[in-house]
Amino acid sequence: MEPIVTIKESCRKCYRCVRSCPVKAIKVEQSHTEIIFDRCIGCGNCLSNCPQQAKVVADKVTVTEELLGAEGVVVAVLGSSFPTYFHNVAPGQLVAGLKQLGFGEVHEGAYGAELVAADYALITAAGDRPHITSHCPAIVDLIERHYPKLLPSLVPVVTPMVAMGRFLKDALGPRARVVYISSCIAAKFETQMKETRGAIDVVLTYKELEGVFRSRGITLSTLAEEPFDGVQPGNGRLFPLSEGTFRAFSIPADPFDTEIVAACGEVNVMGIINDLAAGRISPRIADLRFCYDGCIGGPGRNRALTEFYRRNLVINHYRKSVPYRTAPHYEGTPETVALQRTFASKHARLEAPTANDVKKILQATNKYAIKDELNCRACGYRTCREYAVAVFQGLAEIEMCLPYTLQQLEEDRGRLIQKYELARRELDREYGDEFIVGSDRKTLEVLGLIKQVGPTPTTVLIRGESGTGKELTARAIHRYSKRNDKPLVTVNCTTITDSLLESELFGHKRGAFTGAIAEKKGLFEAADGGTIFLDEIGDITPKLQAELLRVLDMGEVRPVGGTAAKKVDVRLIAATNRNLEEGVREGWFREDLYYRLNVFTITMPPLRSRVESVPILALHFLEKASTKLNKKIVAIEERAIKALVQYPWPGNIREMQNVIERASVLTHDDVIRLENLPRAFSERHENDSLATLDTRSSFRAERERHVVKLEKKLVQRFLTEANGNVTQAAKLANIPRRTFYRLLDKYRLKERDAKGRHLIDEE
Ligand SMILES: Nc1ncnc2c1ncn2[C@@H]1O[C@H](COP(=O)(O)OP(=O)(O)OP(=O)(O)O)[C@@H](O)[C@H]1O
Repeated sequence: MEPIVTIKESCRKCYRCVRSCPVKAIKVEQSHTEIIFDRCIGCGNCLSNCPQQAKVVADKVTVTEELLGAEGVVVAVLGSSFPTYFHNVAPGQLVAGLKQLGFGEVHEGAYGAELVAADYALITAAGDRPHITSHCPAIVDLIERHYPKLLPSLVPVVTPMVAMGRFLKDALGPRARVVYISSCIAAKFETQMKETRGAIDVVLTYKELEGVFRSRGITLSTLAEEPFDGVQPGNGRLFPLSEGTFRAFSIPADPFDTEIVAACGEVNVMGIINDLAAGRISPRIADLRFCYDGCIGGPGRNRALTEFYRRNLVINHYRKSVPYRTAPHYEGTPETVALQRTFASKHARLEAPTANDVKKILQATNKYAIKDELNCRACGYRTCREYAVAVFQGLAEIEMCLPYTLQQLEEDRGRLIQKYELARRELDREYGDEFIVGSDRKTLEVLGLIKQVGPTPTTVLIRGESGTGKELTARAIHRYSKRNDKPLVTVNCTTITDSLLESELFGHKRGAFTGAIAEKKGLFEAADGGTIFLDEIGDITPKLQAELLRVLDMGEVRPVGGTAAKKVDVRLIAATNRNLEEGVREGWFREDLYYRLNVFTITMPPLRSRVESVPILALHFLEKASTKLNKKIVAIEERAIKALVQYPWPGNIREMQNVIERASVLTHDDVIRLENLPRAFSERHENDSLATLDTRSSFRAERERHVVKLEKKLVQRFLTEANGNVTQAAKLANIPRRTFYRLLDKYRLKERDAKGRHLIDEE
């Protein structure tokens, strides 16, 4: 099993792992990101940087527990940075804890640095240069997988960890098991390498060990100290510090010596590796560690402590002498340990794209010119070109480009709104009968103008408040025109962005702007021979106003990004509810376009100024709603009609259409009643009833008038509900049948009348 696993369900594709990976070893899949282990150097960046903790170390605790439960000795080796993690307890208490877990011996890994020291000193003193240290497994992986050219420069000696493993197995026999505990993730990868396999059986992180103590209920601080086993290290304890190599390996190093280069941390290391690969530098020794701060900064470090503090903890431990119990077989110089190591190229080369491949991918994400390459790094790659290469190599996907995806979303949104608008209008038309209803003088005047201007080619400007019927009028003009066998194209100028509107109207050439992948015809061309209706024309930008003026003057359109103009024969009808004269005065509407549009103006009167038509319009919409809802509604109660007439209709006819449809949904019988209208209507009606009180008449007389009116209505209501059956109606009213007959007589109501509509309409 690979040392790092991805929990697919937790990955949210934030691309942080992609951004943090120094060698592009992360592949973006449909639902998650995946590590490409052939390219991975085990630096652990993806682990430390994943906000969802979707990348985690593979479980090695279970196998450790199994080893501890089996026969034979299991040795724990504490990496040389252990004082920086378990800093709250004495080293001897940590040893005691490990022994309680079942480890037979506990050693300090720092001794491994001393084991390899002599070979390092010897080899790096030799003439061949440069010598690149191989004590950091991430550096070894980096060179083997990505810079094979530098393989001959790697010092052919194993890491201190592997040296320690081999030393222990030499001393205790091959059946002994060695568990190495450190903050290093690359070490986990190292144990699986062919060249080093067998030396160490399991690598645990300090955190994993901490978890084992917790699960076993072991509190280190309460334990009595126990001595370490093996050999007490000296300078090896300084190995985990940056530049600690020189002290640990006894290599003299002067900070001003240009023959020696030492670097820790991804950025510094990558810079030096690139310099070495390019042959720009050739020092005698390049001492490199991939983690910042050296081995005390490994991915599994104690993040609560600063580097300075961690460094001091290591130095304090180096200065102190801790209890040791050294068995005789560890005494003397271990000469037999095999410390040589070979390296092999594991270079996993990915197919390189051609310049044309890169260009195509860049264009697919709207990058046509250098200026379009933002290099914003949102995708995780340093440059748009690097990202394009990754797309080609199957590591990245197109949607990872954030500016492109946002633009796509915005455009899709605009298109959807436009489509929705068109569909809504289609629906209106489906359930509407295109006829302009109204018997008032103003509506009749509008009808007259439509009939006059319809058959001419004249541009028409329709003005009026929202919902007064501007679009309906435009459609009527087209119907009366000689072009009525050709299309009427409707465009709402406010639903899409200005740039998109320009290309929608006039079309565009391929590559005219970012996103113009193919040539597209505009709506003016689509309306050729017919009519174009530009709704909300008062909202278009001055640039578009100028272009529109050109179309009106020259009768030709010029696609965005194109130079050649195309002749079109389109009649323009425009509509607005904005004050264009004010626009001209204030400068937001071109005067020349204003005059060009204002040739023939039809002003739609607001509904409140044509109240005579309210009842007929209400009945018209009632019929439409009945058909749409498949309900048989035959009338509107008089009280409701009165309320409709008195209402000021700020949303004009569209509002009325909605009010009637809503009431049709609410009513339970075949009549729309005042109660079915929105509250504002019934409140207005009540106020008006009070207003009709005759204050000059006596209280008694006025009360009698209203009581009589109400009584009659109630009798009518019960009779209707009982379908004209008096016995039933009396039961509903909870009064004797005889009394009900008396009331029928009083109000001159007849049994049979109860079934007729006029009974309800009667006041
Ligand atoms: N006189 C009328 N007779 C019948 N239906 C009408 C009349 N006037 C408007 N309508 C209906 O009212 C609704 C709104 O009309 P329309 O869309 O034409 O108004 P508009 O002024 O263009 O609105 P907006 O300014 O909000 O775009 C439509 O369903 C239309 O069919």
